[in-house]
Amino acid sequence: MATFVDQVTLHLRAGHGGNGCVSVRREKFKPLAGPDGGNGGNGGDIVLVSDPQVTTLLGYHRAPHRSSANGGPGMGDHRAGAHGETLELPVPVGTVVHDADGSVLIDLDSPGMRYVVAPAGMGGLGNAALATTKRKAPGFALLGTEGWEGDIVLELKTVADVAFVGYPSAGKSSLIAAVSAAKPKIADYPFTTLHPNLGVVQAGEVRFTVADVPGLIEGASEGKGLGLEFLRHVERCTALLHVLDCATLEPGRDPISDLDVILAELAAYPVPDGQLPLLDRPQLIALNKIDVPEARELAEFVRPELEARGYRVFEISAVSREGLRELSYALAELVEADRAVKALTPAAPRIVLRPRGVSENAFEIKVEGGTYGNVYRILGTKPERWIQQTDFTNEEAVGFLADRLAKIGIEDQLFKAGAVAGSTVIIGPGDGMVFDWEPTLTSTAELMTAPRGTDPRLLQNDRPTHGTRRQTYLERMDAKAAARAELEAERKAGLWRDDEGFAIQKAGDEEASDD
Ligand SMILES: Nc1nc2c(ncn2[C@@H]2O[C@H](COP(=O)(O)OP(=O)(O)OP(=O)(O)O)[C@@H](O)[C@H]2O)c(=O)[nH]1
Ligand SMILES: [Mg+2]
Repeated sequence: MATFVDQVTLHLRAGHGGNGCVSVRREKFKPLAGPDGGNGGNGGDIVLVSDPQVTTLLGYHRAPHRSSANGGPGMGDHRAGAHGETLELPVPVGTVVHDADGSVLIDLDSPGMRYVVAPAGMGGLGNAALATTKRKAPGFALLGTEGWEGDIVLELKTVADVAFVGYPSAGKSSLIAAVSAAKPKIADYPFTTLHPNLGVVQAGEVRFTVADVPGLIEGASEGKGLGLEFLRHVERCTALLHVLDCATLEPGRDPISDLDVILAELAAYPVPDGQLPLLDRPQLIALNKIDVPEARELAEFVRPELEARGYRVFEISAVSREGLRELSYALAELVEADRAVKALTPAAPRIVLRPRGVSENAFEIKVEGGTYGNVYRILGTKPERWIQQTDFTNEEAVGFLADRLAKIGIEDQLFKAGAVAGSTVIIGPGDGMVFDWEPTLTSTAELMTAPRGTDPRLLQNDRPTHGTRRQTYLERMDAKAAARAELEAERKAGLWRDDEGFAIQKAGDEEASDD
């Protein structure tokens, strides 16, 4: 069975950056000739590209796990690591990208749009790049950062100018086949069409696209039949064409009541914000199957009533092709009128959605209560990235991290938030990286905590004074003297004997001599 997939969840993992390299150049007679560790390469981004050649999300349904290449590590002799290759995922035009929470990231509604859906990790700098006049031979390099990893949802919303709606077997697919080059499946059982068919119609100078959707029945809005699910594909259409079956033999059905049912169902369809409700769009009526004599009679009979309700009505036959020309020209007129209006109204400013990394420099400090007093959590793109880049087994690297953090003013903000030396600081969400805060000397925090000319660390002095040292010495001596006296007393009382049971005469003299 052919499957049609119009919604898939992709599990993406963008490549991580390569680590920077620590290396020292060696030359004859000059074993330490300066740092020459190369930078790590960046990972490959994962990019969605809207491609008119692609019509289905089926490939992603079958293989939803996609990952891009990692960056290579830097090497000695200034050799940089290779960059990971960008992974391009072609998707059909009309694909809407949602994040895992369901909010729209971008709508790829025109061909050739590119969207970096999973940014890759950055390569770490090697020690050559970290060298400065003050730090001539860094003994550390930065680590590569992780690429973005997570789920996104792709939803396909076909883009067509005109949507054909109607009961099952009304002849929607037959009509598409008759007016365009599309070859949809046509059969005389309901719900032949399981996914929308697209066709391109050329009417004179005007070229437009049409789509049919699976047949609608009463209660479709509550999920009967194939439900209203598929109406998302007509959300973007300019106009609707009601295809009414005039040759149905089903009891209780006639073109007028069919139309009323469809209208009620369409009214129940919730269009997304900012879009015209389906029934507010221009609509035409096609009375189909007039090649059947009874159908032609019925069509002629109901036509005045439909016209009285304000519709333009066309009597057609998808089989004998009668009336198709007029119908396609009428549809072309609607499409053209709409295009003219859109050309006049200046295009609404394109909303650029930048989901991640809006303000690079910003960080925020959140104060959270913990078991052992307040915990200060630092959140922000840069600090979080810096943590990833730091090799915590390397003291120099940790020092470099501290300098970086101080530079963007984190120390001052921590102080303002009420942190003191020894407070717990966490960088990043969740478990993050936990520190005990040690303010550096140069920070304003330091200057503000202490009066001018003092250093709070000098005040925090727990070295024993001469007096206390003497005191503890005397106490120790007294204790020793007491112990000796006790030992003597026990010896006199005859409590100390050797293995044969004789009293020990000369014991403890050696211990006593070291006083
Ligand atoms: N006589 C006659 N039969 C038609 C005409 N149009 C469609 N049919 C027949 O009606 C039946 C259903 O046609 P489809 O085009 O599959 O109908 P549909 O509206 O796409 O149906 P679903 O996909 O099930 O919603 C087929 O057997 C067609 O041959 C027509 O103009 N005249
Ligand atoms: Mg069909």
